Order: sequence, then structure tokens, then C-alpha cells
Amino acid sequence: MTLRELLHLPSTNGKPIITVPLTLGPSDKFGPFAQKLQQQNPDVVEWRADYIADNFSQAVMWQQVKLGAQDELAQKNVSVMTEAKMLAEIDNAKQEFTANWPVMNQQIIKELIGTVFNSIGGFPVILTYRTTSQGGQGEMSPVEYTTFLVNALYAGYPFVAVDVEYALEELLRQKIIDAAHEVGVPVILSYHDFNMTPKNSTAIILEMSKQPADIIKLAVMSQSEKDTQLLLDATKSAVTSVSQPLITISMGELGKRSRIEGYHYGSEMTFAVLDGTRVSAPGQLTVNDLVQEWQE
Ligand SMILES: O=C1C[C@@](O)(C(=O)O)C[C@@H](O)[C@@H]1O
Repeated sequence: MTLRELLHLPSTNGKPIITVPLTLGPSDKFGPFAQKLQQQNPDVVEWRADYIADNFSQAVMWQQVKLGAQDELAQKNVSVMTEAKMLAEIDNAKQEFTANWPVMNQQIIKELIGTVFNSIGGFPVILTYRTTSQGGQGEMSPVEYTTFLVNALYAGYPFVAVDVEYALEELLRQKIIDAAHEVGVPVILSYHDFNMTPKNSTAIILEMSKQPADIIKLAVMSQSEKDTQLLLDATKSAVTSVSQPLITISMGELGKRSRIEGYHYGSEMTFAVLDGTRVSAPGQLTVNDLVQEWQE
């Protein structure tokens, strides 16, 4: 099955799927992004939740509640005794907050996803939370990462796929994969190397393909034209041996060619940015430039 078929995307002229990352943070507006989306019309949006979700973590949310309570206290002209009593009450409130957090967390995640789906007007969405260790912004612990993705998958929105980091320990990874499969969402197992192009890139893809994932993604840094070719050749040699569709990327300036030509070697998706939005990885072209390259 092709990746287009797996993600239920309409087929086009044999070109790979163009996915644009949505990297909006808590103070960014969705409107301009949504408008550009309509104009530049890629196939898929990858919601990079790591740009926003940490702002709604347990620690951050509690801090807000606490600051609110402390502010209120500061406004009142109370005796030292009353103040001490009220501070103790804030401590008690923390226990209650902690007990209620799992439900609040689910609600917050649901609202965040609702905002994404309601703002971008019907484009298919991939759910990704990229941790800092894999080149993203996300600082959640492995357990928080797992909880976030599982909650997001159960939030009731029709993601076309979910990205799961291969570097995550197996038990946690399996939890996300099980949740995804329960709700019928294909899993992209992904691995990034931001330093180099491993010589054994084919072997890495083959090893990853043994996992119960539906799509395999490998993104590695290119330090030379030779590296880029190595990644492309690794893709070509792996593609006939693995049952899952592949997405491979040679990152960085020198890897740009892989984003344009990778589909000739078996990579079925390429990531590009909307004009005037920030890249989510080095070397990404704009959608317009990519399409232009294909027309030349
Ligand atoms: O894994 C990938 C590929 C990517 O790193 C790239 O190089 O285009 C961009 C990321 O947003 C995405 O999650």
C-alpha cells in the first residue's frame, strides 16, 4: 500500500506527499497560517505540538494557579496570621490540583487540538511532539510524552497519523502504538540524527521496520553531497525489503536535494514550509520552491 493510500489522501501526479509543519507557539495567531495554507495548498499539516504543549504542563499550570492566589492575597490587607493561614491553604490546594491534574490535562489537550482542527479548515493533520533529544522543542519526560500522545489520540479528533520517536523506550512506545491502533491512526516511527548521516542508514531502517509501526521515517544530517547520496541510496535499497512506506530526509543545506528528489528513491513524503513561516528542520524548502523545482 502506498503512503497516500494509507493516509487516505487523494492521488496526484506521482509526486510525494507535501507536509507542512505547524509550529505555532502559545502567543502566535492561527489566522495567517490558515490563510497561507489555503493559498499554498499542501497535502498535509504536521502539528508540531512541542512548540506549544509545554506551556500547558502541570508545573506551568500550577504556577499560574499559585501566582493567581498569591496575587489575590497581596491585594488584601490581611494580618500576618491570616496570611500564613491562606498560604497554608494554597499548599492544600496543590494536593487537590495534583489529584485533579489527569482530568484537567485531558481537557487542556482536547482544547488545544480543537483549536488546531478548527483553525486550519479541513487539512489532514499528523500529530507530532518532537523532544529536544530528537531536535525538537519539547521538554516533556518520556512518561509525560507518552501521556500527552495517548491523551491526544483519545481526544476524538481524526489525526491521519501520529509520529512516535524510535528513541523512546519500548514499553512506552508500545503504549502509544496500541492507543493509535485502537483509534485507527497509523503510526510513523521516526528517528533523527542531527549530527551526521550514519553509514548504516539502510540497517537502521530495516531495524526500525521490525517494530509494529505503519510508516518508517529517518531524518539525518548531511555534511556533504556524498552524505545526501548515501541517504538516498539507503532509501532505495531499504524500500524493497520493508513492508512499510518510507519517509527519508537528508537534513541541512546540503541535503536539500533529498527533499526534492527523494521520491525517486522511495521516500513518499517531503516536508516543506509555507512562505514566511519558520522551518521545523534545517534545509526545508518552501512549498512554492519545491513545486517550482518539480516543474523545471
Ligand atoms: O521528522 C520530521 C522531518 C523533519 O525533521 C524534516 O527534516 O523535514 C521535520 C519535522 O517537522 C518532521 O517531524
